[in-house]
Amino acid sequence: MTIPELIQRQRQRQRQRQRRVEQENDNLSHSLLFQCAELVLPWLTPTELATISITCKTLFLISKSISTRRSSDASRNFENLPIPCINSVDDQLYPYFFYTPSSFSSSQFPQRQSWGSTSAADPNSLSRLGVESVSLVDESGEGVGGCGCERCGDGCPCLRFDGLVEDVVNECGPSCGCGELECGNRLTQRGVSVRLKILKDRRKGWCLYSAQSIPRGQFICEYAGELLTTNEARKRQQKYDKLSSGGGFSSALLVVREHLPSRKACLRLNIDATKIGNIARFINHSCDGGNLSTVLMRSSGALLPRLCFFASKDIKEDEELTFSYGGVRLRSNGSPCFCGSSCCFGWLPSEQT
Ligand SMILES: C[S@@+](CC[C@H](N)C(=O)[O-])C[C@H]1O[C@@H](n2cnc3c(N)ncnc32)[C@H](O)[C@@H]1O
Repeated sequence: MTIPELIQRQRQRQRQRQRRVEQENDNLSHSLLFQCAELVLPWLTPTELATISITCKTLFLISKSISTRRSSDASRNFENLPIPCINSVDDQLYPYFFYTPSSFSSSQFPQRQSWGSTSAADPNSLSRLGVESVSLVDESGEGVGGCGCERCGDGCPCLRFDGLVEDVVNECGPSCGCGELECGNRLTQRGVSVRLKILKDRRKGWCLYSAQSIPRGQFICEYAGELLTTNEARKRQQKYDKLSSGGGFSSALLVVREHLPSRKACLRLNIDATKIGNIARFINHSCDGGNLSTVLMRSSGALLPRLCFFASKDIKEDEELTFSYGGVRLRSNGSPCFCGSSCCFGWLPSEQT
Protein backbone atom coordinates (compact mmCIF):
# COMPACT_ATOMS: atom_id res chain seq x y z
CA MET A 1 0.00 0.00 0.00
CA THR A 2 1.35 3.43 -0.94
CA ILE A 3 1.70 6.24 1.60
CA PRO A 4 -1.16 8.35 0.08
CA GLU A 5 -3.39 5.24 0.23
CA LEU A 6 -2.48 4.72 3.89
CA ILE A 7 -3.30 8.35 4.72
CA GLN A 8 -6.64 8.06 2.88
CA ARG A 9 -7.56 4.88 4.76
CA GLN A 10 -6.65 6.51 8.07
CA ARG A 11 -8.83 9.53 7.24
CA GLN A 12 -11.67 7.21 6.27
CA ARG A 13 -11.43 5.43 9.65
CA GLN A 14 -11.37 8.75 11.44
CA ARG A 15 -14.52 9.88 9.62
CA GLN A 16 -16.29 6.58 10.45
CA ARG A 17 -15.35 6.93 14.14
CA GLN A 18 -16.67 10.49 14.17
CA ARG A 19 -19.96 9.43 12.54
CA ARG A 20 -20.36 6.67 15.16
CA VAL A 21 -19.78 9.15 18.01
CA GLU A 22 -22.26 11.60 16.43
CA GLN A 23 -24.86 8.84 16.04
CA GLU A 24 -24.43 7.76 19.69
CA ASN A 25 -24.76 11.39 20.87
CA ASP A 26 -27.84 11.79 18.73
CA ASN A 27 -29.46 8.64 20.21
CA LEU A 28 -28.55 9.77 23.71
CA SER A 29 -29.97 13.27 23.27
CA HIS A 30 -33.12 11.79 21.69
CA SER A 31 -33.72 9.45 24.60
CA LEU A 32 -32.88 12.25 27.07
CA LEU A 33 -35.29 14.54 25.22
CA PHE A 34 -37.84 11.72 25.26
CA GLN A 35 -37.46 11.11 28.99
CA CYS A 36 -37.60 14.82 29.89
CA ALA A 37 -40.58 15.42 27.60
CA GLU A 38 -42.48 12.46 29.09
CA LEU A 39 -41.97 14.06 32.50
CA VAL A 40 -42.75 17.67 31.58
CA LEU A 41 -45.40 17.58 28.82
CA PRO A 42 -48.21 16.03 30.94
CA TRP A 43 -48.14 19.24 33.03
CA LEU A 44 -49.01 21.41 30.01
CA THR A 45 -52.40 22.76 28.99
CA PRO A 46 -53.81 21.65 25.60
CA THR A 47 -52.74 24.99 24.03
CA GLU A 48 -49.19 24.70 25.39
CA LEU A 49 -49.04 21.07 24.26
CA ALA A 50 -50.18 22.02 20.73
CA THR A 51 -47.50 24.75 20.55
CA ILE A 52 -44.67 22.48 21.65
CA SER A 53 -45.79 19.59 19.45
CA ILE A 54 -44.92 21.49 16.24
CA THR A 55 -41.26 21.99 17.24
CA CYS A 56 -39.96 18.48 16.34
CA LYS A 57 -41.12 14.97 15.48
CA THR A 58 -40.28 13.49 18.91
CA LEU A 59 -42.32 16.14 20.76
CA PHE A 60 -45.14 15.75 18.22
CA LEU A 61 -45.34 12.00 18.90
CA ILE A 62 -45.18 12.40 22.69
CA SER A 63 -47.85 15.14 22.66
CA LYS A 64 -50.08 12.90 20.55
CA SER A 65 -49.80 9.98 22.98
CA ILE A 66 -50.50 12.32 25.93
CA SER A 67 -53.68 13.56 24.21
CA THR A 68 -54.76 9.95 23.57
CA ARG A 69 -54.18 9.02 27.21
CA ARG A 70 -56.07 12.13 28.37
CA SER A 71 -59.10 11.29 26.25
CA SER A 72 -59.07 7.67 27.43
CA ASP A 73 -59.72 8.66 31.06
CA ALA A 74 -61.10 12.05 32.10
CA SER A 75 -60.74 10.99 35.75
CA ARG A 76 -56.93 10.50 35.35
CA ASN A 77 -57.06 7.28 37.36
CA PHE A 78 -58.58 9.03 40.40
CA GLU A 79 -61.76 6.93 40.02
CA ASN A 80 -62.09 3.14 40.14
CA LEU A 81 -62.90 2.89 36.41
CA PRO A 82 -61.63 4.92 33.44
CA ILE A 83 -64.10 7.49 32.05
CA PRO A 84 -63.37 8.01 28.32
CA CYS A 85 -64.16 11.19 26.34
CA ILE A 86 -65.69 10.59 22.92
CA ASN A 87 -66.17 13.46 20.48
CA SER A 88 -67.80 12.86 17.12
CA VAL A 89 -68.94 16.46 16.52
CA ASP A 90 -65.74 18.56 16.32
CA ASP A 91 -61.95 18.49 16.78
CA GLN A 92 -61.73 19.05 20.55
CA LEU A 93 -60.04 15.92 21.91
CA TYR A 94 -60.98 16.24 25.59
CA PRO A 95 -62.31 18.86 28.03
CA TYR A 96 -59.49 20.34 30.12
CA PHE A 97 -59.89 20.87 33.88
CA PHE A 98 -58.15 19.85 37.10
CA TYR A 99 -59.46 16.69 38.71
CA THR A 100 -60.41 16.42 42.37
CA PRO A 101 -62.36 13.45 43.75
CA SER A 102 -63.81 15.58 46.57
CA SER A 103 -64.56 19.24 47.31
CA PHE A 104 -61.90 21.33 49.04
CA SER A 105 -61.12 24.96 49.78
CA SER A 106 -59.40 26.54 46.76
CA SER A 107 -56.25 27.70 48.60
CA GLN A 108 -55.22 24.04 49.00
CA PHE A 109 -54.95 23.24 45.30
CA PRO A 110 -51.68 23.24 43.28
CA GLN A 111 -51.24 25.57 40.27
CA ARG A 112 -50.78 22.71 37.80
CA GLN A 113 -51.78 19.07 37.60
CA SER A 114 -50.13 16.36 35.53
CA TRP A 115 -52.47 14.51 33.15
CA GLY A 116 -51.68 11.89 30.52
CA SER A 117 -48.26 10.69 31.66
CA THR A 118 -47.28 7.02 31.29
CA SER A 119 -47.16 6.60 35.05
CA ALA A 120 -50.69 6.64 36.46
CA ALA A 121 -51.70 9.42 38.87
CA ASP A 122 -51.51 8.45 42.50
CA PRO A 123 -55.13 8.46 43.72
CA ASN A 124 -53.86 9.16 47.22
CA SER A 125 -52.15 12.38 46.17
CA LEU A 126 -55.48 14.19 46.63
CA SER A 127 -57.72 13.44 49.57
CA ARG A 128 -61.03 11.83 48.57
CA LEU A 129 -62.75 13.42 51.56
CA GLY A 130 -61.54 17.02 51.49
CA VAL A 131 -64.55 18.54 53.27
CA GLU A 132 -64.06 16.17 56.20
CA SER A 133 -61.00 18.10 57.28
CA VAL A 134 -63.55 20.60 58.69
CA SER A 135 -64.94 18.49 61.51
CA LEU A 136 -66.93 18.86 64.73
CA VAL A 137 -64.87 18.43 67.92
CA ASP A 138 -65.69 18.40 71.64
CA GLU A 139 -64.05 20.74 74.19
CA SER A 140 -60.97 18.54 74.43
CA GLY A 141 -60.54 18.69 70.65
CA GLU A 142 -61.65 15.07 70.09
CA GLY A 143 -63.85 14.38 67.05
CA VAL A 144 -67.53 13.85 67.87
CA GLY A 145 -70.17 11.73 66.28
CA GLY A 146 -68.07 8.67 65.43
CA CYS A 147 -69.20 5.12 66.13
CA GLY A 148 -67.29 2.25 67.67
CA CYS A 149 -69.09 -0.52 65.81
CA GLU A 150 -67.13 -3.56 64.72
CA ARG A 151 -69.52 -4.12 61.83
CA CYS A 152 -71.83 -1.21 61.02
CA GLY A 153 -75.43 -2.01 60.19
CA ASP A 154 -78.86 -0.54 60.81
CA GLY A 155 -78.03 -0.15 64.52
CA CYS A 156 -74.99 2.07 63.89
CA PRO A 157 -75.39 5.36 65.83
CA CYS A 158 -73.94 7.33 62.88
CA LEU A 159 -77.19 6.84 60.99
CA ARG A 160 -79.02 8.67 63.77
CA PHE A 161 -76.36 11.39 64.14
CA ASP A 162 -77.97 14.60 65.37
CA GLY A 163 -76.91 16.71 62.39
CA LEU A 164 -76.91 20.48 62.11
CA VAL A 165 -79.28 20.66 59.22
CA GLU A 166 -82.36 18.74 58.22
CA ASP A 167 -82.68 16.48 55.19
CA VAL A 168 -79.07 15.36 55.35
CA VAL A 169 -78.29 11.65 55.20
CA ASN A 170 -75.51 10.51 57.53
CA GLU A 171 -72.69 8.04 56.97
CA CYS A 172 -69.76 6.86 59.08
CA GLY A 173 -66.83 9.26 59.06
CA PRO A 174 -63.21 9.79 59.95
CA SER A 175 -63.73 9.65 63.72
CA CYS A 176 -65.48 6.27 63.55
CA GLY A 177 -63.77 3.16 64.84
CA CYS A 178 -65.33 0.91 62.19
CA GLY A 179 -62.35 0.87 59.87
CA GLU A 180 -61.99 2.46 56.51
CA LEU A 181 -64.01 1.98 53.37
CA GLU A 182 -65.16 -1.63 53.95
CA CYS A 183 -67.84 -0.32 56.35
CA GLY A 184 -71.39 -0.70 55.02
CA ASN A 185 -72.36 2.85 56.05
CA ARG A 186 -69.99 4.59 53.62
CA LEU A 187 -71.92 4.19 50.41
CA THR A 188 -70.71 7.45 48.83
CA GLN A 189 -67.09 7.37 49.97
CA ARG A 190 -65.69 4.77 47.58
CA GLY A 191 -65.74 6.84 44.40
CA VAL A 192 -67.44 6.03 41.11
CA SER A 193 -68.29 2.35 40.73
CA VAL A 194 -70.43 2.37 37.56
CA ARG A 195 -69.16 2.61 33.99
CA LEU A 196 -69.58 6.13 32.60
CA LYS A 197 -68.41 8.03 29.52
CA ILE A 198 -68.31 11.65 28.38
CA LEU A 199 -69.76 12.47 24.96
CA LYS A 200 -69.77 15.80 23.14
CA ASP A 201 -73.04 17.30 21.92
CA ARG A 202 -73.03 20.14 19.38
CA ARG A 203 -75.40 22.32 21.47
CA LYS A 204 -74.95 21.27 25.10
CA GLY A 205 -71.17 20.72 25.04
CA TRP A 206 -69.79 17.73 26.95
CA CYS A 207 -72.36 15.39 28.54
CA LEU A 208 -72.09 12.52 31.04
CA TYR A 209 -73.51 9.19 29.80
CA SER A 210 -74.00 5.75 31.31
CA ALA A 211 -71.80 3.07 29.73
CA GLN A 212 -73.79 0.26 31.42
CA SER A 213 -77.31 -0.19 32.77
CA ILE A 214 -77.68 1.32 36.26
CA PRO A 215 -80.40 0.33 38.75
CA ARG A 216 -82.56 2.94 40.52
CA GLY A 217 -81.02 4.03 43.83
CA GLN A 218 -77.40 3.38 42.74
CA PHE A 219 -74.85 5.96 43.93
CA ILE A 220 -73.32 7.65 40.88
CA CYS A 221 -70.87 10.32 42.08
CA GLU A 222 -70.32 13.34 44.29
CA TYR A 223 -70.37 16.91 42.92
CA ALA A 224 -66.80 17.95 43.71
CA GLY A 225 -65.11 21.29 43.20
CA GLU A 226 -63.78 24.38 44.93
CA LEU A 227 -65.72 25.46 48.01
CA LEU A 228 -66.15 29.23 47.73
CA THR A 229 -67.29 31.97 50.04
CA THR A 230 -70.54 33.56 48.91
CA ASN A 231 -68.70 36.77 47.94
CA GLU A 232 -66.27 34.87 45.75
CA ALA A 233 -69.14 32.83 44.24
CA ARG A 234 -70.94 36.06 43.27
CA LYS A 235 -67.80 37.51 41.67
CA ARG A 236 -67.16 34.33 39.70
CA GLN A 237 -70.79 34.07 38.55
CA GLN A 238 -70.54 37.58 37.07
CA LYS A 239 -67.32 36.64 35.28
CA TYR A 240 -68.85 33.37 33.98
CA ASP A 241 -71.99 35.17 32.75
CA LYS A 242 -69.81 37.51 30.68
CA LEU A 243 -67.77 34.62 29.26
CA SER A 244 -70.93 32.58 28.48
CA SER A 245 -72.49 35.48 26.58
CA GLY A 246 -69.57 35.23 24.11
CA GLY A 247 -70.48 31.54 23.52
CA GLY A 248 -68.35 28.40 23.83
CA PHE A 249 -67.97 28.63 27.62
CA SER A 250 -69.66 26.40 30.21
CA SER A 251 -69.58 27.19 33.89
CA ALA A 252 -70.23 24.67 36.66
CA LEU A 253 -70.88 26.78 39.75
CA LEU A 254 -73.53 25.21 41.95
CA VAL A 255 -75.15 26.78 45.02
CA VAL A 256 -76.82 24.43 47.54
CA ARG A 257 -78.83 25.71 50.48
CA GLU A 258 -79.74 23.52 53.44
CA HIS A 259 -82.20 24.93 55.95
CA LEU A 260 -81.35 24.80 59.63
CA PRO A 261 -84.05 23.27 61.88
CA SER A 262 -85.18 26.80 62.90
CA ARG A 263 -85.94 27.49 59.19
CA LYS A 264 -84.65 31.02 59.83
CA ALA A 265 -81.17 30.41 58.45
CA CYS A 266 -79.52 28.06 56.02
CA LEU A 267 -76.16 26.49 55.40
CA ARG A 268 -75.02 27.63 51.97
CA LEU A 269 -72.49 25.64 49.95
CA ASN A 270 -70.96 27.25 46.84
CA ILE A 271 -69.22 24.53 44.81
CA ASP A 272 -67.37 25.65 41.69
CA ALA A 273 -66.33 22.76 39.43
CA THR A 274 -65.59 24.97 36.42
CA LYS A 275 -61.78 24.76 36.60
CA ILE A 276 -61.31 22.10 39.27
CA GLY A 277 -63.89 19.36 39.64
CA ASN A 278 -64.77 15.75 38.95
CA ILE A 279 -66.96 13.98 36.39
CA ALA A 280 -70.13 15.45 37.94
CA ARG A 281 -69.20 18.75 36.25
CA PHE A 282 -70.42 17.18 32.96
CA ILE A 283 -73.97 16.51 34.16
CA ASN A 284 -76.35 18.66 32.11
CA HIS A 285 -79.76 20.03 33.07
CA SER A 286 -83.10 18.52 32.13
CA CYS A 287 -86.40 20.41 32.69
CA ASP A 288 -88.20 17.12 33.49
CA GLY A 289 -85.84 16.40 36.41
CA GLY A 290 -83.73 13.91 34.44
CA ASN A 291 -82.70 10.53 35.84
CA LEU A 292 -80.58 11.64 38.82
CA SER A 293 -81.53 12.93 42.25
CA THR A 294 -79.27 14.86 44.61
CA VAL A 295 -78.78 14.01 48.27
CA LEU A 296 -76.71 15.87 50.86
CA MET A 297 -74.55 13.35 52.73
CA ARG A 298 -72.70 14.08 55.94
CA SER A 299 -69.98 11.81 57.28
CA SER A 300 -70.16 11.46 61.05
CA GLY A 301 -68.43 14.36 62.76
CA ALA A 302 -67.89 16.40 59.55
CA LEU A 303 -69.26 19.95 59.54
CA LEU A 304 -69.94 20.21 55.83
CA PRO A 305 -72.13 17.83 53.88
CA ARG A 306 -71.28 16.54 50.39
CA LEU A 307 -73.66 16.76 47.43
CA CYS A 308 -74.15 13.29 45.96
CA PHE A 309 -75.97 12.00 42.87
CA PHE A 310 -78.08 8.82 42.86
CA ALA A 311 -80.03 7.19 40.00
CA SER A 312 -83.65 8.30 40.46
CA LYS A 313 -84.88 5.62 38.01
CA ASP A 314 -83.50 2.58 36.19
CA ILE A 315 -81.04 3.88 33.61
CA LYS A 316 -80.21 2.07 30.37
CA GLU A 317 -76.74 1.82 28.85
CA ASP A 318 -75.92 4.86 26.62
CA GLU A 319 -78.44 7.18 28.35
CA GLU A 320 -77.45 10.74 29.18
CA LEU A 321 -77.34 11.41 32.95
CA THR A 322 -79.18 14.63 33.83
CA PHE A 323 -80.83 16.37 36.76
CA SER A 324 -82.74 19.61 37.27
CA TYR A 325 -80.52 22.64 37.95
CA GLY A 326 -83.51 24.21 39.79
CA GLY A 327 -86.82 25.83 38.99
CA VAL A 328 -85.78 29.50 39.19
CA ARG A 329 -85.14 31.53 36.04
CA LEU A 330 -84.37 35.01 37.33
CA ARG A 331 -81.39 36.26 35.42
CA SER A 332 -82.44 38.03 32.25
CA ASN A 333 -79.39 36.78 30.35
CA GLY A 334 -80.28 33.07 30.74
CA SER A 335 -78.89 30.55 28.27
CA PRO A 336 -81.09 28.45 25.96
CA CYS A 337 -81.95 24.94 27.15
CA PHE A 338 -81.61 21.98 24.77
CA CYS A 339 -82.70 19.24 27.17
CA GLY A 340 -85.22 17.99 24.61
CA SER A 341 -87.83 17.02 27.23
CA SER A 342 -91.52 17.54 26.41
CA CYS A 343 -91.79 20.05 29.29
CA CYS A 344 -88.66 22.04 28.30
CA PHE A 345 -88.92 25.62 29.52
CA GLY A 346 -86.61 26.90 26.75
CA TRP A 347 -84.08 28.51 29.12
CA LEU A 348 -81.67 27.08 31.66
CA PRO A 349 -82.48 27.76 35.33
CA SER A 350 -80.54 30.71 36.71
CA GLU A 351 -80.81 32.79 39.84
CA GLN A 352 -78.91 35.65 41.44
CA THR A 353 -76.12 34.06 43.42
C1 LIG B 1 -72.20 21.83 34.73
S1 LIG B 1 -71.89 22.27 33.09
C2 LIG B 1 -72.31 20.81 32.25
C3 LIG B 1 -71.23 20.36 31.27
C4 LIG B 1 -71.11 21.20 30.05
N1 LIG B 1 -72.04 20.76 29.05
C5 LIG B 1 -69.68 21.22 29.51
O1 LIG B 1 -69.49 21.09 28.30
O2 LIG B 1 -68.75 21.39 30.29
C6 LIG B 1 -73.23 23.38 32.84
C7 LIG B 1 -73.25 24.01 31.48
O3 LIG B 1 -73.61 23.04 30.50
C8 LIG B 1 -74.49 23.60 29.55
N2 LIG B 1 -75.79 22.93 29.68
C9 LIG B 1 -76.22 22.16 30.69
N3 LIG B 1 -77.46 21.70 30.47
C10 LIG B 1 -77.84 22.20 29.29
C11 LIG B 1 -79.05 22.12 28.54
N4 LIG B 1 -80.08 21.40 28.93
N5 LIG B 1 -79.11 22.80 27.38
C12 LIG B 1 -78.06 23.55 26.95
N6 LIG B 1 -76.89 23.67 27.61
C13 LIG B 1 -76.79 23.00 28.77
C14 LIG B 1 -74.59 25.07 29.89
O4 LIG B 1 -73.59 25.75 29.17
C15 LIG B 1 -74.27 25.10 31.36
O5 LIG B 1 -73.74 26.34 31.77
